[in-house]
Amino acid sequence: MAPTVVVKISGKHVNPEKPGMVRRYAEVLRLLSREGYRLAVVVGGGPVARAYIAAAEEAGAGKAFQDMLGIEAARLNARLLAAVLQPEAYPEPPRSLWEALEAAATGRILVAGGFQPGQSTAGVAALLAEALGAELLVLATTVEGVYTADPRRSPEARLIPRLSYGELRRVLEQSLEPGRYELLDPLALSIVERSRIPVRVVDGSDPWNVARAVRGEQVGSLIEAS
Ligand SMILES: Nc1ncnc2c1ncn2[C@@H]1O[C@H](COP(=O)(O)OP(=O)(O)O)[C@@H](O)[C@H]1O
Ligand SMILES: O=c1ccn([C@@H]2O[C@H](COP(=O)(O)OP(=O)(O)O)[C@@H](O)[C@H]2O)c(=O)[nH]1
Repeated sequence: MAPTVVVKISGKHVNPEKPGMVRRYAEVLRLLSREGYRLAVVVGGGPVARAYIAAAEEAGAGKAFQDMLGIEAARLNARLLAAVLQPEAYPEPPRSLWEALEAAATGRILVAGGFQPGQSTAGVAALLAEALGAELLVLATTVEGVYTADPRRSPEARLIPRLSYGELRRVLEQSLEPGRYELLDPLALSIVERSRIPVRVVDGSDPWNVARAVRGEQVGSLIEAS
């Protein structure tokens, strides 16, 4: 059976402001698919999600609606990537695990955005990895890997090449605020831990880091059962 890998790409890297990055990610995913990897992709909401979330908050809409707007922004980014990744990609972003499994059954690359409030697209990616029996979850994010503290706030933070789920829980400030779920939201962390899914966190500003991670190379940080 071809190895299944779930790849979550930050919405900060795949969004309408960066058509060149969308194209580069499509090229890398197309190549990996041809190498025999069964891929499922999730795209985050990025700047557009945060613009809608901030506007909704400012105008008085509640947190559920702020999350739902972020979900739709992530789904639009997923549609953008799926459009460029034709014909390999399944054109319609699934709204649920059931729909995702139907899309995966076609043999095409599924590209999802958000699912439901109270989680982030990292949560979507973790749920997909568990349901699809993935051997690896890759998070292509905005930092090089997992650090001893938030590197944007702690200059002394150091990169941790390998860590357990428990160690990850200790270095993440987990938030449930729309637009501010950091790296792995609480659901994502619980799912990867209960099903012992290895997670590799890489710098998504270079799509080739995703290829390196999928191929099993040592890049970024690896989180696995200790
Ligand atoms: N221990 C940590 N190691 C790395 N990043 C961390 C850590 N704690 C918090 N962060 C923050 O998490 C951010 C990445 O999460 P997020 O913004 O959700 O990325 P994405 O756009 O990939 O979803 C980083 O920019 C960093 O500021
Ligand atoms: O299943 C989901 C996925 C996303 N979101 C909302 O959409 C925003 C954008 O998604 P995410 O933060 O994962 O995107 P990224 O960090 O990659 O830009 C999140 O912050 C949440 O507010 C949600 O509520 N449920």
